[in-house]
Amino acid sequence: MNELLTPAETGEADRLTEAGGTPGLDLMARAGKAVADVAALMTRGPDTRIAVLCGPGNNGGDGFVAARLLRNVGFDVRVFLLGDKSALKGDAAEMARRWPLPIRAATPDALQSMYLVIDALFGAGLSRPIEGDAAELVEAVNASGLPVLAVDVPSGVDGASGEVRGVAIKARRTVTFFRKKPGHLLMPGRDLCGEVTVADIGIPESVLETLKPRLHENAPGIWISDFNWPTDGGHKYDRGHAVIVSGPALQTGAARLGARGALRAGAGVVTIVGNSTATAIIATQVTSIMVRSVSGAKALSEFLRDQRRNAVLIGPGASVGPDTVADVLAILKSSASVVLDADALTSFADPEDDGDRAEASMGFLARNGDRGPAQPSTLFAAIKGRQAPVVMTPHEGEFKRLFGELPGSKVERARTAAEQSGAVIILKGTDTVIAAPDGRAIINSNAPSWLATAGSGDVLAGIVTGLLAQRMPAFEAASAAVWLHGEAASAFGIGLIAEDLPDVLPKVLQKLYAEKPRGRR
Ligand SMILES: NC(=O)C1=CN([C@@H]2O[C@H](COP(=O)(O)OP(=O)(O)OC[C@H]3O[C@@H](n4cnc5c(N)ncnc54)[C@H](OP(=O)(O)O)[C@@H]3O)[C@@H](O)[C@H]2O)[C@@H](O)CC1
Ligand SMILES: Nc1ncnc2c1ncn2[C@@H]1O[C@H](COP(=O)(O)OP(=O)(O)O)[C@@H](O)[C@H]1O
Ligand SMILES: [K+]
Repeated sequence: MNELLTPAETGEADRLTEAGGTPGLDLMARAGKAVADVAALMTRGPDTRIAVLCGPGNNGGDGFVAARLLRNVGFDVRVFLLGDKSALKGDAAEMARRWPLPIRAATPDALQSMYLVIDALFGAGLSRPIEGDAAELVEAVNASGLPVLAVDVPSGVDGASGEVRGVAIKARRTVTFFRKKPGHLLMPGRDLCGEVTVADIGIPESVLETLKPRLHENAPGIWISDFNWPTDGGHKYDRGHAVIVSGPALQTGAARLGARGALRAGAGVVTIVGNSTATAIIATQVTSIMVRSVSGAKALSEFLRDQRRNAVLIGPGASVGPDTVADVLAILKSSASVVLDADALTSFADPEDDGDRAEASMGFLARNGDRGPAQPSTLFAAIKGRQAPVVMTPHEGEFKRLFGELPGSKVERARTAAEQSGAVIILKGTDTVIAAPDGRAIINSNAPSWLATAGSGDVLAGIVTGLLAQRMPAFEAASAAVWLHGEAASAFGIGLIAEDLPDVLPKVLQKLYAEKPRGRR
């Protein structure tokens, strides 16, 4: 149930279903029924006045069906059409014909003395920005403050990207059909949809075998079978040894957060490494986490020669500059799985881009004369030249510094970046996207807004490292980490600070453990 289909793929699902013998009119009838059922839940009783705003395509057709069904059970329903009734085609024209009362022009006046609005203006067929009269109507709906139920997607939201094309309706609830679309989960679409209901309208699951969707909404079902739980008679090294590279003395907090994330995620052993002043500070702060004074690319290479040290995180609090570049390149030469976060990414940024990296890079250029290895292509070549996986965890700023302005939706940008770099990409934010070089992608939807707090990204990078240490495959480890991180933040609730995240993780893991199929414990 976690597959996500673009509007084009949904259209294909529709065509395949019709080719299998189900008439389009039946699909529309069931879609309209699903809309009417949710609308009824949003009303205060049978005399509620409902405005159904219909557009010129099949989204409008769903609106006509919902209007008729709601009227049949006693609601006071008015139907308003954008455009001319004579211009309606196919199933939508048929459903309009079955509406027994007058159809008025959809103008802002339609909203007067209404209680609920059903938005059936544009759905999967939105093909350009909404302008002119239609835009005026959308703005009037939003200004009215009336509750809105959107059919398929709020009109103006691009179902593929979640972007607003011109203007868009802000809905309280949205009913969509068969499967969600990326636009229901990607911002700002996610915000504009309100609560999303997915209705079964008779499209068979078998269409997925033809469509082979490569995009999913994050959920344990996707990765739980790759999760490595402790086994009877196991050794701590069976659960891997995560190495967290600390930055200098005044930036050690980030490494500590990462290390606790890795340990709580189940790594058997976690060691923080850094220079002697940094590690002296860290040693006073940690107990079950080990600390070793290992500093510089050469020493890191030596340290990672022991293949039990099988997952490394570098970046949180690392500082931007040539030393971090050298450390990253040394780590990438090892056989360990690697997580690159924060400064480890910015250190390879394209200096043409704005922001911190440009400044840091100017200093570097002044000292070195040329950019040397500090450029995205060097990083990507080093990643592609190794066997073990790399996960990169940029937020939008870090992403842009490495990959520039890529075209397309957040999913498309993350996929392109994964392909270009050879790494699994966790493109963070409210709607974090995880993408693999082979094209698989996941949108995460369980992160509460209070997860946006200093240092929470460091904990996430640590959780990924902890799961990689346990030899979980990289795409699954990245997806599981993002989900666990969001779930831990939700379990803690408002008031969360990054330090709290690792300590709520056991609660989340215990629930997963209890729910997993018997015999796998
Ligand atoms: N697929 C399924 O499984 C099922 C789908 N169903 C339903 O069908 C919906 C998709 O229907 P759809 O393809 O007819 O597209 P829809 O969203 O009504 O819009 C197309 C119309 O809008 C117009 N138009 C577009 N953009 C515009 C703009 N900015 N400003 C002005 N006009 C604009 C466009 O004009 P054109 O581009 O052709 O000039 C065309 O006339 C889907 O969301 C779901 O609700 C269900 O019934 C059951 C099964
Ligand atoms: N509005 C939001 N809602 C939910 N999660 C968010 C939001 N904004 C950011 N996040 C998450 O919070 C974390 C912040 O990480 P990051 O940007 O690296 O910050 P820091 O460097 O302070 O740790 C990421 O996991 C990101 O996905
Ligand atoms: K709509």
